[in-house]
Amino acid sequence: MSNSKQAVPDTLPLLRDRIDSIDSQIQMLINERARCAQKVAEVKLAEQGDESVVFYRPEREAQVLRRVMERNEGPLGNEEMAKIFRQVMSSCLALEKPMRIAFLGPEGTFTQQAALKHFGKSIISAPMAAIDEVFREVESGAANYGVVPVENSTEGVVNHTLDSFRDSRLKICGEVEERIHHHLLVSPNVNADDVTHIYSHQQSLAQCRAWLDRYWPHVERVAVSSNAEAARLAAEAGRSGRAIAAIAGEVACELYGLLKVSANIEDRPDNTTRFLIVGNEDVPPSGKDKTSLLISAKNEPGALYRLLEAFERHGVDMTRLETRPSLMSRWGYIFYIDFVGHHLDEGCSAVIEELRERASEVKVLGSYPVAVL
Ligand SMILES: O=C(O)C(=O)C[C@]1(C(=O)O)C=C[C@@H](O)C=C1
Repeated sequence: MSNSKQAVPDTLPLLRDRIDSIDSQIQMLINERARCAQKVAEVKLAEQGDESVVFYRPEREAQVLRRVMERNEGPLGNEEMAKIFRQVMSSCLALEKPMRIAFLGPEGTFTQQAALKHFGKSIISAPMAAIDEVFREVESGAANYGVVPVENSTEGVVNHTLDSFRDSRLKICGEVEERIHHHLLVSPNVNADDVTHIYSHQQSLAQCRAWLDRYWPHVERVAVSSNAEAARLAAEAGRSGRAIAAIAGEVACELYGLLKVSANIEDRPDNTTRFLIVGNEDVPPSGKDKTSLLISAKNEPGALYRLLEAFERHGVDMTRLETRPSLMSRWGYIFYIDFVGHHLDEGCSAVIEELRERASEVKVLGSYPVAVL
């Protein structure tokens, strides 16, 4: 096969012939790649042994996706191209070993959407009822990795997730950012003009309030336990001829076979949620990483200043600081700090060493690749 770009034919039959021939080459190459991944699995098993073998390599995946974006010449956009390779790698990893991914459920939540964005579609989905269940599922080995929300640009941090790290030995091995888009959905059996109720999670109803006031002022809004549940109820109502709409995301729309009456109806289009991937292993440097720390500080004047000063002196860029009350001592605090770099990088390890001298506890929650997609 040559690398040079051939002239594009200009009749429909010839264009389709060309597409058929390109498709068969792509297919052959994808299978060649998949055979390499199978061989990678054999090598890993021979080197690491049955018990401790790690198939999923977040640092390698991030490097592959970054390279795809760097060398992309279009006309497909970088992100579009990376999404295609995201799925190719997901299929290859599933050949090595299918990954069971626990996430905050039920099926169809934005957390599931984040899991699919991060791992691709070739995973075994394990929806959990609560964030601590996700942690437990991964700690026990029943799931390979877990996905939990950690902060939202309008709602702030998810305390439950931060608190779960106190007693867990799990490591953060990735992050995903997801623009939260809400859609108004109905069952295909329902005429949108007949809708009498709109179901969604309370937060989503709030995030679409201005849009609802403007376009659906007289329809009753009903808060339910999750968007995914709203979508399930809308699908169920449609089967019995009741006209109920749901506000939910893309995954719930697909999962329950609903139709979009209106897309992207959120009042603030920049509404974003950040999710963390948790697992049992440390991730080696990928070349563009972030680190999260948990620090218990002594309750004395200037304690926080002395911690932060170390970052400044070593030129390490802190990107986030959250404070939670310590459960152990009254008026003691736990700080969650994110910074740019891997804990094995020189400057970063120097900071961590100094923090250990100044704080009662420093726990490296994980170093992980900065989100690519
Ligand atoms: O390079 C590896 O270690 C692989 O297993 C191959 C591969 C890939 O398809 O490129 C698959 C899964 C890993 O998560 C990373 C990369």
